[in-house]
Amino acid sequence: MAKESVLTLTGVSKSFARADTNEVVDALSNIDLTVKSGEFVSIVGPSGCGKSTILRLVSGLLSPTIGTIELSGEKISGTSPNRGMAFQKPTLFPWLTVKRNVGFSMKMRGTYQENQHKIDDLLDMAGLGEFKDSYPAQLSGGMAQRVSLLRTMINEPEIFLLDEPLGALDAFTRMNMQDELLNMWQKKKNMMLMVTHDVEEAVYMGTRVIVMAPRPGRIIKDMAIDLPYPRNRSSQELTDYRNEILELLNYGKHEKN
Ligand SMILES: Nc1ncnc2c1ncn2[C@@H]1O[C@H](COP(=O)(O)OP(=O)(O)OP(=O)(O)O)[C@@H](O)[C@H]1O
Repeated sequence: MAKESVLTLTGVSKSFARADTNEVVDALSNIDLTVKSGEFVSIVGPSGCGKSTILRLVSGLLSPTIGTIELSGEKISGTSPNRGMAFQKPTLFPWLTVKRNVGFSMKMRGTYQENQHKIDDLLDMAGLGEFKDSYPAQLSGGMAQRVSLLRTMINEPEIFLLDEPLGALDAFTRMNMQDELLNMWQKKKNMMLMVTHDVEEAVYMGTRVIVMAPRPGRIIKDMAIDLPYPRNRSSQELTDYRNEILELLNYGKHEKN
């Protein structure tokens, strides 16, 4: 079980200077957000509203221009295996087997041998046990993405940052992966922050959905999805939440024009 922790973003703004025009882009403006372990927070919003920037700030890859980001009272500075990030495209080492890819961080720390069982268990849980000695080129796209997610999961991060992790998968694999991620989260009770373009996925998975608007990137709604798990994908309640969010996103468009 992941340790109890609280993530707080207080008055966070992030600006970038565009290299080509020197123009300043206000990617995020005055973001206040508190997330506790055990919460699954989905982040939705139009392209360019700063969703990935939030994840990169929490991962420590970026630091805020204004404001503070703390994990259980300690300022985040720099990356940590406690804050694991997974991306849309699988990032695997082609010359390592599936098992060695998943155990890569342990190899680096010199703890691979003692953790072999743990890696095998995780691979079995994700239906990849038979493929542990295969190489990435021998896997389907969905399998490679699962291996990539396991590589982050194995570290049992306090915060799991997911940037469109299922975006490139076919619909069927995507639904299976959604359920696998939910299983993992329910066992570990860690903190999940997931960016997605798919509003249905956001409400199906999240305990909360953060809805954002662009220019400058900001939070327009923090919506609790008050439904028990396992959820029914076709329930009226989920559809109602989805429609409410789609309306908010549409409202954002009118506001800009
Ligand atoms: N390193 C950077 N340099 C300059 N501008 C950047 C940089 N990173 C992000 N931006 C700008 O900040 C804004 C927010 O980008 P971000 O990638 O966070 O948006 P997003 O909501 O994740 O978009 P998408 O859904 O298209 O992935 C965009 O206008 C983007 O062009």
